[in-house]
Amino acid sequence: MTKVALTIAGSDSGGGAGIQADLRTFAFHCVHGVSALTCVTAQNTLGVSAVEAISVAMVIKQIEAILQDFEINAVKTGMLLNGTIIEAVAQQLKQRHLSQLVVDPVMVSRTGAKLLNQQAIDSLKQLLIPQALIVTPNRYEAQLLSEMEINTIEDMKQAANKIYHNLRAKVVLVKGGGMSGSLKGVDVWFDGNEYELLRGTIVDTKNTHGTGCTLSAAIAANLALEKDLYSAVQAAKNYVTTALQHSLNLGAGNGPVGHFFPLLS
Ligand SMILES: Nc1ncnc2c1ncn2[C@@H]1O[C@H](COP(=O)(O)OP(=O)(O)O)[C@@H](O)[C@H]1O
Ligand SMILES: Cc1ncc(COP(=O)(O)O)c(N)n1
Repeated sequence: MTKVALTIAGSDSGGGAGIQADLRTFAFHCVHGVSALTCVTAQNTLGVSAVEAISVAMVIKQIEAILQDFEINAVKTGMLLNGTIIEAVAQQLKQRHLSQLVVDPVMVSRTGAKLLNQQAIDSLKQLLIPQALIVTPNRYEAQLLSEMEINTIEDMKQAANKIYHNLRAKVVLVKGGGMSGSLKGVDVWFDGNEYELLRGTIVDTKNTHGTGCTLSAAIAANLALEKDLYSAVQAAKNYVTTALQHSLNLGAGNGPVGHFFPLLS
């Protein structure tokens, strides 16, 4: 039986991140992707020039339409933009007991654009992250969520521990794409008992647009395919590393990671 994964996220007109990356990732895992769009960004490889929210009523309608008709095997959230959308999404997910939930706490793009209003961070912390099976902050987001600076692996572990205890996500994965030197690409997993370091090959490329979206979508796809959480994260990490190795040199800025590798060999 074909598995179905839901992404609740924003549109990236440049096609590298957001809902476009999520649906592409689901497709390359042979998982049918359904989507609830939260906002539209005017964006390319150089940055975000405009953002417009979808109305909360329409976000809810999309989720309702999907849940009325499909059995959903896993969900990921990406760019949610504001507190009102987060509240509505959190309420929908709670009501429907959608527990295979990956929360990518998207707050800022790699090019530095703010993707979440300041006041929405509290709603994310209080309403959404506690429902997550796994939350996947990057360095910057982990700093905001843990209220500490992150420069070393020890800092990543401490931040993961703080986020786990303060925000009650079941597993925290602090991603290392924003770290420097040999720490780039090392992700820290904390499940309340064990820390695990997930080390990928460091890929020397500027074309990293969409790494975080791709990782969280690949975790959701692998959960939909009935992998256990740790195996899903390992498989997703391998997928992102390969996508970085096949990243696309498009546009004048940070090009997108490449998903076509299964078709290229
Ligand atoms: N240059 C790189 N080489 C190898 N892995 C990377 C590189 N950049 C990012 N990653 C990996 O991509 C995934 C997404 O992380 P990150 O880039 O930190 O997220 P975000 O896009 O949310 O900022 C993580 O598994 C991270 O380790
Ligand atoms: C619509 C949308 N969602 C998420 C991101 C973050 O992606 P990245 O961290 O790779 O810039 C983005 N730039 N745009």
